[in-house]
Amino acid sequence: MQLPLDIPADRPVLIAGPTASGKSALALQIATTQGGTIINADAIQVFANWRILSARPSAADEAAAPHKLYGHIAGDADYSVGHWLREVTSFLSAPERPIIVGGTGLYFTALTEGLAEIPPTPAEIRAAADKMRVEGGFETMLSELDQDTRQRIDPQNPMRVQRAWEVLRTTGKGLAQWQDDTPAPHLPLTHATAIVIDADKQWLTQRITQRFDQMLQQGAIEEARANLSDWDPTRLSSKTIGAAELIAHLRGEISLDEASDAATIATRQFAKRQRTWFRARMRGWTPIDPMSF
Ligand SMILES: Nc1ncnc2c1ncn2[C@@H]1O[C@H](COP(=O)(O)OP(=O)(O)OP(=O)(O)O)[C@@H](O)[C@H]1O
Repeated sequence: MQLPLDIPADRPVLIAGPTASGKSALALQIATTQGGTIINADAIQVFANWRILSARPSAADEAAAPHKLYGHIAGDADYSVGHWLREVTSFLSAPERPIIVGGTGLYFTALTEGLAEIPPTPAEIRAAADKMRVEGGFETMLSELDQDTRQRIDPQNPMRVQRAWEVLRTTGKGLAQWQDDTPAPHLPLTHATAIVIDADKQWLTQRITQRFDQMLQQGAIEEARANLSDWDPTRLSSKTIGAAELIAHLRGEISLDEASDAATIATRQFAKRQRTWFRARMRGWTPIDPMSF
């Protein structure tokens, strides 16, 4: 198999792509032909308890090249982009070249653009903002923003205005200031080979459908059964697509066909959100057709 583009062997490689697009296979191909450590950039593949449903690398893959940050977080633990960023930086200075691969766009932008660690909006501020936006308080929100932020955001976009208002209310500091205070990125894009897999929509849809069947064949139902007794839908690991569906099936609430259809539809919607993010936020990345490798 040929590598789809000229990849310098001494620079970090970043591979982003929508679910089921073949990014893990590309990472493995690069690692086995050129060397390097494969590092996970997927928010769900960090968790220990959903190996099959989150399509973590197989034992054979792990034997073929070193893999890091996969399945090392307990299923009931929290995990965040800040946590990932701290973990991933230790590999940036390692002698083995890192090949960072995954579908969580936010992780990549945090790595290559820096991360402003803005505290989350408390529920009461979110509720107040929602109410204002719906009840015509949009102009009020806009007028309450600091001048720098007002000049930097799109004043026609209600979601942007609301977000900026929430940040100001929550932290007492404007969004523009948060952006200005963002620390320098750990890995600027110019220091890496950055690839985003740009898959044909129909091709991807077909792969998504086939893959859920494969997961069932690999034992996804048994995996769900192992998670059944302490299932907690509010945990981050429970957001693994297909988990809630298979748990509902095991509880006798829906048939396996219904679970499978729901999980496949949710995965297609997830792929769409990923592509939207990649298109909007990863402009300097090299797009690659998955048919080329
Ligand atoms: N952030 C997430 N939220 C919910 N589910 C996720 C998330 N990330 C991954 N998953 C689930 O985990 C599974 C695997 O993700 P993904 O397809 O990106 O992994 P991969 O096999 O490494 O990728 P590829 O097929 O491109 O090599 C998908 O079925 C998806 O539903």
